[in-house]
Amino acid sequence: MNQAARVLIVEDDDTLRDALCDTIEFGGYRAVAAGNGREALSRMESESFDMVISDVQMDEMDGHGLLREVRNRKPEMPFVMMTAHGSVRDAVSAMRDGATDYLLKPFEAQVLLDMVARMQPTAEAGLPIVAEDPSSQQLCALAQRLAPSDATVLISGESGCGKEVLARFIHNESNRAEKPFLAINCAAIPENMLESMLFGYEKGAYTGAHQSRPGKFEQANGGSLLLDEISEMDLGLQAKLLRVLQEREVERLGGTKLIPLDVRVIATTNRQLEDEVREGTFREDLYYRLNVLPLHLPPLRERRGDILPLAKLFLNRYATVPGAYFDESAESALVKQAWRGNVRELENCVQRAVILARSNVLSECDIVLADQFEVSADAPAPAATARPALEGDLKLREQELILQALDATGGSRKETAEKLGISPRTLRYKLARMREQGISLPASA
Ligand SMILES: Nc1ncnc2c1ncn2[C@@H]1O[C@H](COP(=O)(O)OP(=O)(O)OP(=O)(O)O)[C@@H](O)[C@H]1O
Repeated sequence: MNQAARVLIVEDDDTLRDALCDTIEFGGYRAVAAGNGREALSRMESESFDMVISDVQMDEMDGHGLLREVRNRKPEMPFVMMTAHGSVRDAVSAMRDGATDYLLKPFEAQVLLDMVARMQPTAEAGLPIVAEDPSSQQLCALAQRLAPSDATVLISGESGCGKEVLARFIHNESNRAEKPFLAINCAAIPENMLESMLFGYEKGAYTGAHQSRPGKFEQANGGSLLLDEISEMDLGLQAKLLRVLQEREVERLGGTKLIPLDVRVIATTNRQLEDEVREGTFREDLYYRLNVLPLHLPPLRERRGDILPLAKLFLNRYATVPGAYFDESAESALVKQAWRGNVRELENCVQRAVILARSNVLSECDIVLADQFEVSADAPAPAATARPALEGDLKLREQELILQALDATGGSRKETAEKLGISPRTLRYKLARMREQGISLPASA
């Protein structure tokens, strides 16, 4: 998926704040927590977010105060106010002050995730695609040629190399451009939730389904649906997906009505699906159904002509001072890197360089890779943005343990989760994050 949307959660109740952040993270997004409006504003000064979800009543600065400040500083930022059930006045005044939407507490996890998904497209719709390397230009030309067709596209490529950007490009170049483009990350969402998110559900379909909801297929009707990291979908759900693709209609969970679909499906994978088919973890019939128009996106190190144009795009996006540019030493350092985490790693690196730089000229010493940044105790970074060394160490240790367990179980996700004493969905979530950082994982058994 494109870099997961970053959601700033502002809530003074510790337990609720943790639960909200967990839900957001399990939905495949990034959550950052703040305990009140003032803390939220200071986080917004040093980090970028795609939306804010805030409580109303908090000490220091309440939700209304925060909303006013956010509107002054970032008029376009999606802002959702969480108001207490029964206090419609708060919701109305929030909307009047420019909130994008509101959530009445208490709400189901799914309601929160739907809200985040709804807020997302405006934040990401206008992403430009950088394609300067001759191989990228050829790929874009090919993507443009196949965009008008309704056939399914399967985009393969390493994590973070821009598969979602390419998928959006295809959508934007198609006749469906004016219709919705929706994305769902099959790796980061728990299986039972993934099914209901894809196909929707009727009220009472399962405990907690208090109201009927359309699934992503229905929401994307007329447009395109991106199934990100399709190889992570379990076999049972693969069968259901195949049926929907073949029949071109969907039935909500607990429903009785078949809803006709006109959706262009684009799937992405960072694994070799042929291998997964051979190993029996991916259905052969679904593979052929998806692989009508295969596109392979090479890793960034194999299209070095894209590195500097991308770095400049990100510099424009993140620079806080006018006229920021890379000097020659920075440019040659950027081009030389291996970029195992591909474009996402490059983007993070430029974001860090902007923070580290002491002037508008960024030089080689500002180009610091993530691993150097986390372990270096005397990194000259402001405390608010540097990850504490302990947290970095723990994360590395956790990743080592996961890799060891995968090794010992021959790649079996189920056995690895059991061995580590965590749920398969937690493991899947952690693996998705590791993949995003460019860590290569053994194929699943
Ligand atoms: N050609 C490009 N032009 C502009 N931005 C790009 C390009 N390629 C990638 N990016 C940026 O790099 C980041 C990663 O891209 P994207 O999410 O599309 O990768 P991905 O291959 O789908 O990753 P994953 O496999 O982890 O889902 C995003 O922030 C995206 O905006």
